[in-house]
Amino acid sequence: MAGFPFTATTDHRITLNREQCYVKEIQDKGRGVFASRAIPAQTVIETSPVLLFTKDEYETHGKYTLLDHYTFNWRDGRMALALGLGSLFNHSERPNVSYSIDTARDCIIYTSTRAICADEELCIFYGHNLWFDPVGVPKESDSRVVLEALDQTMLDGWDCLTNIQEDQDPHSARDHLMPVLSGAMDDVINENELPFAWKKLSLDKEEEEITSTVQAWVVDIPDQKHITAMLKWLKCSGLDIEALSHLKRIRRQEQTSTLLLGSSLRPPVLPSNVALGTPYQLPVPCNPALTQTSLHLKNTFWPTILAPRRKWEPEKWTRRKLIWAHDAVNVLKKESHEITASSGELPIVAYVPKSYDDENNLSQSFIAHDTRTSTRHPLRHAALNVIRKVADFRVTQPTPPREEGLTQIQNGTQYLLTGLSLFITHEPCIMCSMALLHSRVKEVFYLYPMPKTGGCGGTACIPALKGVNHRFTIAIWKGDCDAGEDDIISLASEIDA
Ligand SMILES: C[S@@+](CC[C@H](N)C(=O)[O-])C[C@H]1O[C@@H](n2cnc3c(N)ncnc32)[C@H](O)[C@@H]1O
Repeated sequence: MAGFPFTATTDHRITLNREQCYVKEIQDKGRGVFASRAIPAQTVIETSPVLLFTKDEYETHGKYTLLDHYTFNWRDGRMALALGLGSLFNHSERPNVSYSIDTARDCIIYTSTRAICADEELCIFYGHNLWFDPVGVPKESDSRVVLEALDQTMLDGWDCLTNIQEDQDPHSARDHLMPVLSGAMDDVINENELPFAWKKLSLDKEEEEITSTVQAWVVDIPDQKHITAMLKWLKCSGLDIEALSHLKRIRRQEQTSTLLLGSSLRPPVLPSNVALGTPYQLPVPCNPALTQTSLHLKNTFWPTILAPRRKWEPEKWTRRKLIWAHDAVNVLKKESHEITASSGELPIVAYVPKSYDDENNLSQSFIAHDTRTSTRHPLRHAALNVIRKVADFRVTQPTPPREEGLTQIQNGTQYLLTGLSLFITHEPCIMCSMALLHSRVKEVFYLYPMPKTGGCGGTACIPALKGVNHRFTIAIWKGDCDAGEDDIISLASEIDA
């Protein structure tokens, strides 16, 4: 330890780092890290370099030593021992410090999650599998004790009030329920810490069957010089071309160029000021080619892209996105409880929040519940109701200005949920799963599996079926949320949600 930058003070505090935190012995916990002065929320408190152990070193030696109590999981499977203050933060169920791993600099960064008073202990959350009996889980009264001990020369009264309010902030309640929500917003969360499980669609070999086609609308462009204008038009036409993103837009055969228009039921309406043929339908491949051989064969239908199958990789989730999803689940549960309390409807609720990353996609969130009882209409399921709400809203919205001479957004595409996520209390039934597939929704999260009626893995898995022209991701939410008793919204297994 020679040369370690500690400065011993007369009261045995050891002061180091720029926030001047100190280390002090606490009964039943060993040493802990304390704030010397008030620290605002979201302050980097400490950056500790790490010593990294290979997985092997850790498995063979490290885990049988005291070091095991001090190591952190590194992202690539190695174990890290934080140097400096990093190894001395104790555990709390209500941490006031979060940490993020900086693999580029081989260090761990510790950040305050809320305003911290002088002399308050700084704690992180170790996880749920503790190897010791934790002491010192803060109670309501503890924050008052800390406040009384404040050095008033360093803090004005408002700072103290801020601290009290921070404790009542819904976000801190959220952090308390699910500690993974506390920390730096842009950290990518480990897959095993996510409060939901992805359902992997087991796509069968038919993926590669070259005869798997879907009918698509195409139009011949007699004059080459119109191709660029038509591609531009297609981009802002509102035609749902994304489902066919594995196909090239233009096919050239001898003198003729043909434009792919989409797979809508009705023929698309084309700009009137460009000399074009009449749209007609062609069978086009449902999926990209996985091999050179299938590429060759698929190209005989329509030029297709080659996309060799990669190992299924789930999307990376940042903490910011996780909080967005967590809030959506809470909205869902709250609504479901209210429905149960106030009406005779089934407690099934579907919610389409504003798009997480594309403000222009949907400017507000939509929620709908099941209304089959009140309407005496067996098809008024929550998922169908919410799709309809989105479509009704879009119809009333002014269409953004388009280039002169080009048509406005196509009628009949307002129901599309392309790029959006749907949260639903219960696994959607087969009918709703098909409607969701039709809507081109990006992902579906559900809370309760419906093994006897569900269409997202329960009794069938609609987006994994052979020949469908869209696939959406499915995730089953398993984390805790704070909207009350869950059993209120459970459903008899034979009901189709
Ligand atoms: C990373 S070290 C933290 C620093 C440690 N207190 C020390 O003096 O070296 C982890 C160890 O601290 C102790 N510890 C941490 N949080 C605790 C808590 N809430 N209650 C009791 N012991 C705790 C446990 O013995 C644990 O193995």
